[in-house]
Amino acid sequence: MPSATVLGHAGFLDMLLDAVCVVDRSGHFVFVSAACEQIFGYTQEEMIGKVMIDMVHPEDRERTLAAAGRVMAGQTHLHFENRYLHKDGQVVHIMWSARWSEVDQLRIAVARDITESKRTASMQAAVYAISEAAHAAEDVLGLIRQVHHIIASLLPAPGLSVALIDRDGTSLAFAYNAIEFDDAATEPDAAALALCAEVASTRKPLLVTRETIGHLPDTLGHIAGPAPQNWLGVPLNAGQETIGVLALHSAQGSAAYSEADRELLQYISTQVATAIQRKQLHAQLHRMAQFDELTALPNRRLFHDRLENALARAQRQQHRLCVLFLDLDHFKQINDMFGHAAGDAVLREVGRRLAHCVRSADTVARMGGDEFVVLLDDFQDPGQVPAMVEKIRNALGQPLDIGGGRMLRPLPSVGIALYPEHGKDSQQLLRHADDAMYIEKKRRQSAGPASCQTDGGAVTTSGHQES
Ligand SMILES: Nc1nc2c(ncn2[C@@H]2O[C@H](COP(=O)(O)OP(=O)(O)OP(=O)(O)O)[C@@H](O)[C@H]2O)c(=O)[nH]1
Repeated sequence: MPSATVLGHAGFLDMLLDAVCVVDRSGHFVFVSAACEQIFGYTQEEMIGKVMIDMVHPEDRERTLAAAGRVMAGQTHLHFENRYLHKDGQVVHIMWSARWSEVDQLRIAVARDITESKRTASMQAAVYAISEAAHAAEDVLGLIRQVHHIIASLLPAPGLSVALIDRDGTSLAFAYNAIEFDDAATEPDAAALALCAEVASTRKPLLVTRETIGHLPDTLGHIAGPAPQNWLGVPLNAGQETIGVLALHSAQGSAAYSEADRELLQYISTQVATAIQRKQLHAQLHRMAQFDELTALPNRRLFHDRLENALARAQRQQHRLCVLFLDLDHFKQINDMFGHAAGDAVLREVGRRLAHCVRSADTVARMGGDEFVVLLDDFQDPGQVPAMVEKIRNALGQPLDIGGGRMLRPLPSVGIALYPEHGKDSQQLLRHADDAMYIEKKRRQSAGPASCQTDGGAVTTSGHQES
């Protein structure tokens, strides 16, 4: 039995907020003060007789035993930190000061619960790590992968989903859905979809545990399949805007998420939302700098980059390139007669048809207005060019529905420039193709008849027929 000198002041000890624990040589608790119940969740009676190491977080057991060995060898151990598992399964961070009583053959220790300060420190570290990740990650997916690891350092998070709301705010698409780390491509099941949709529409966190599952909102009555029992979803709020949902899920049987976890995740999620929004904005600016908004084709700038690269390759490998410069005939009349929206529809469809005429290695770009260019890469036989131009004319000249039952047949004037015959650099090639297009346009216009026709109807103005 422990001596009175050790345990004689148990009444005072029970007043302490830190817990006093006494463990015998075999590692069994022989005395604990009242504060233990607050810290570990077990009453004094429940705890006495338990083996101390069984209550330690499995990952910390080895170094805890090593520290206990040092204490029993006579070293005083101050500020040793490890994690315990609370009776409810939550992790508790403890800071210990311990010494060994040779006379009593007992180890006496004072335990301070530092979970809260640990949590604050980890939250700050996580916020810093997220802002670092926002800089370092290549794209949104890369960022979310890093966020998954950061969150898992705070909470049990083997599974993580991020669903983002599209730009017009109508639908939710999963950008990431991992059951395990680095497994972002798992298809979300019906329950995950419904739970995320609920969080997105209410903009409120949702905690699903064995206890709360029976009280899910009515809107989730239709959840198909078994609902997860360890699920925690929070809205991704960036300022006033909700851009999506972040959800954690851990395996059945693991400790359920708590209200404290919800608060933590909600705090972290605002940092994540801002980081994702910044990445999305960056990607959008990058896209806008390279692609034409109306047709989604490469713009003039990206075309120049591709042409420069293709020229460098062609020079090295001694192969040919072909640049086609296209300008729609009488396009202005389409705007004037049918409205700007119809003109836009024609430009979009012309871009789509052009892209269908070429191989994936080739480039179709919109230079602006009704001007398009085509870069045919790795081109050997100049004799094939007329056939290619014919193919483009045929594709573009197919009837195009501009609404209201009206059909148009857009026709282009096309100028051709070959590398190396018509120029050695991009400027020379483009100028040659542009000049050739201009000559072709003049020829077609002086030849007279409609060059941009409507389908099968009366000619209403020069170059257009309306059905
Ligand atoms: N709908 C629409 N029209 C545009 C857009 N960008 C430029 N345009 C119009 O496209 C027309 C281009 O006119 P031009 O190529 O000069 O004239 P055109 O009628 O095609 O004449 P030719 O080329 O000589 O046959 C102009 O009226 C512009 O206002 C656009 O994004 N959408």
